[in-house]
Amino acid sequence: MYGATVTSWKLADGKEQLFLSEKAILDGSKPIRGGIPVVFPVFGPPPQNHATSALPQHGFARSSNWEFLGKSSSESLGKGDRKQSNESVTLDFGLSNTMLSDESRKAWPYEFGLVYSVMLTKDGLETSLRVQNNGSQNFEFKVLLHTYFQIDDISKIRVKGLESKTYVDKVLNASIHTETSPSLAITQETDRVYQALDAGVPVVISSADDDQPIFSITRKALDDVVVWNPWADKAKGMADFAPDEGFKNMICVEAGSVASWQTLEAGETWEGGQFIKPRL
Ligand SMILES: O=P(O)(O)OC[C@H]1O[C@H](O)[C@H](O)[C@@H](O)[C@@H]1O
Repeated sequence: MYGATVTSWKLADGKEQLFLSEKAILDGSKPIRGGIPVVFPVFGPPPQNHATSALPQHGFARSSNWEFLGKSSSESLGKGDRKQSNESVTLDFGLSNTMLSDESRKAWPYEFGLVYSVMLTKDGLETSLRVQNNGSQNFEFKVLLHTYFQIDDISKIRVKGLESKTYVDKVLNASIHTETSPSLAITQETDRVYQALDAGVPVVISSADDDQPIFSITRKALDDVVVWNPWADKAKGMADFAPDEGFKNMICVEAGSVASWQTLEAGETWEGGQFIKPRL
């Protein structure tokens, strides 16, 4: 329930797909280093003079206690007489303003409801978030699914689907660039916010060996993608990151809406999510 963070996703062969730090703190005293933390309602350090200014980095969703709303499964119809067993299973989690710590509620005094749905299908994993404004005031938010993918070797992957997109390079003083590579290699500390990606075009983590997708990430209403790898020094500097060399086995490709604020009017609902198709 803590942060509604998915910490493990295994394929039928038992292979783990998500990176979870060996020193991830799971007792609720710190956001979980790994898996899929939910970033809401602010991304990164909050700006000054904004409704989110008093919140911690990445907001409160990843460090609040959510509630389990229930499980549902669906079976496919019409595949002859043979009934397919559980094509997908969905777990729903909820968080609302009344469940926040006093501190978070004071820092962000809006009436809201979040429903986070985690759906496991035979083809992949979908995680999606519904944000409801239950109050009488509009509010602004950013949202991001901070997915830590587990990979065998950072030197053997490429990130595709970002060519020609504008990005903010947080390693280079938030300077603005245009991606020229159709196939991005990660060879150093990387922290980039790619903006305004094309809807329906997946971002792909592919194998440099055979050029085949390892993970394919499709987004709904999440137009920005953050690519993050702390590399050696930063990884060593994070108390909850282990092993030190673990940065070679992870890449964060984070689908979000973070380049600008989403305004949610009183009574309105917003929904967005990602579907991750692994190499099967
Ligand atoms: O250490 P955290 O608060 O979990 O943040 C981890 C990382 O999240 C995102 O990827 C940001 O772009 C990075 O700047 C940040 O370092």
